[in-house]
Amino acid sequence: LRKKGRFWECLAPIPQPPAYPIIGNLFDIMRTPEQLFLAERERGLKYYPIYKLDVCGNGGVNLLNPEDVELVLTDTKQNTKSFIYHFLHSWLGTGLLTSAGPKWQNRRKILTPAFHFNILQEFIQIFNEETKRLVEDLEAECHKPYIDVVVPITQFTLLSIGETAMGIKLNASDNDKDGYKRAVYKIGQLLTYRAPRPWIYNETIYSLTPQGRKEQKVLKSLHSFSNNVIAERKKHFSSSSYSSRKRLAMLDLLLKYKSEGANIDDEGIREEVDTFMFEGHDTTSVSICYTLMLLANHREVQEEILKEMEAVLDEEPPTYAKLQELKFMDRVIKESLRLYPSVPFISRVSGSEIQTKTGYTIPKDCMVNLQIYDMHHNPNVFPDPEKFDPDRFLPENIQKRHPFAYIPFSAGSRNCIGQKFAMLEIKTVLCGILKKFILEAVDTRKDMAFVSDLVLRPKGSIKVKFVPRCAN
Ligand code: HEM
Repeated sequence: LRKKGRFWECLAPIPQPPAYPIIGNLFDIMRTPEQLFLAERERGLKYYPIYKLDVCGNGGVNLLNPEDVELVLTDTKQNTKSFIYHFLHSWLGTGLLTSAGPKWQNRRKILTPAFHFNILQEFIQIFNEETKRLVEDLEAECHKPYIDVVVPITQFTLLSIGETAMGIKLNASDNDKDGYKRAVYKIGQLLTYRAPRPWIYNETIYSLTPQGRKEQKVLKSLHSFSNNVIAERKKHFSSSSYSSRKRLAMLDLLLKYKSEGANIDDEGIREEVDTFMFEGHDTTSVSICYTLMLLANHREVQEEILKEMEAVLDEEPPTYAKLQELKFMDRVIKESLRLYPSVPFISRVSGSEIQTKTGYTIPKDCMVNLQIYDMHHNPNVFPDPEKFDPDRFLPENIQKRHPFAYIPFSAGSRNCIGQKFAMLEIKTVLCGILKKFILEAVDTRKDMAFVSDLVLRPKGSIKVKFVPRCAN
């Protein structure tokens, strides 16, 4: 009965992996996170440019080609996130990442000035200080055969988002950073457990399962962290002290808006602190880790970056202007985000029917997944896709590609608000690390396995050997 009507009529011609009656493709998604990641890649290759999955009568479409992805990302009717993001609501509420309609518009308007050029310029000093601290930690550990970079880099990105956007020195506070990092990791695992199991979508049923009960505990730890961040910043906040400053970082800006009676309350502030703490540290952390692993495996690229750094930088830590001049490093980071996009897919619900360029009709109210990872590995767009080749991002090569073929930060009005922040942070930390160390390969690219998670998480550690430059 469910499969009658316009919705399934539209979906019928769209290719689909073989399915069972009633449960449809359930077994295709009920896999371990590692198998799920690989199975998605296989489907991406086999069914390019589009395929659907039907899980117990819930249809969802996957888009893989830039023309169709552009249709979705540039149409404001397709701006609402799909039900997958509902699993994040108990943690992030409906903050900027998960909200829709007027609430999202209002929040985006409020928060955009917090990432203005002038503010970002001020953040460079903080990135440099945190880089110095990170390099000291790496120096203390570099006698070892390798360092699992995930640990110190996640610490670096967490401290950086804390001090920039939130205005809190997490290192000097009592807030349990390690507990927070563990909780983010745990909630990712719980969400990826729940997503392929439709029988625990219902909140009441889920709350009775062992995973649901575990999630309650994890949420307590996550929310206590963000509440502490807000409480600490509030101690320094007085509305009069901010009125003289033209531009404020994220949390101060929200506190100021609230004190002026704008459309945001304590709950709203917590939603955004949770959203930005998470989005602002986990995405950049995995990206930096993969970049370090790539550089360790490509010594020639490492040396070329170093040459560029020597030509552009002086003895002082890099400034905003100097970071803009590091064009080769920019291409390296872009290529790293092509191979390992921190956010491997995003998902929307169609607000109207979509006529794809490939000749299909996606019905209204249908989940539409945009498979960023597969788009970035499309051999027709990126020949020899597994090759690490920063020159793919030379201006003349970019020009040859469809503008939506490469979208690590998404695109359109719901693109990543922290894109520039992320690029500056990654560049700053690379400058600090490469100035002090030669990176040697321990894990190779073939050793990398990924798990389906909130971000493109490595299955295990990412091991790199750090050799002090002065020792050579
Ligand atoms: C390498 C680093 C990063 C990558 C690859 C990345 C990628 C993305 C992507 C693909 C989206 C779209 C999500 C969707 O449509 O569901 C997004 C949205 C978002 N990102 Fe990032 N991000 C990064 C860093 C950051 C940072 C540093 C921050 C904060 C400081 C941030 C904050 C956000 C927020 C709040 C959104 C939601 C925007 C909206 O819907 O209006 N991201 N990001």
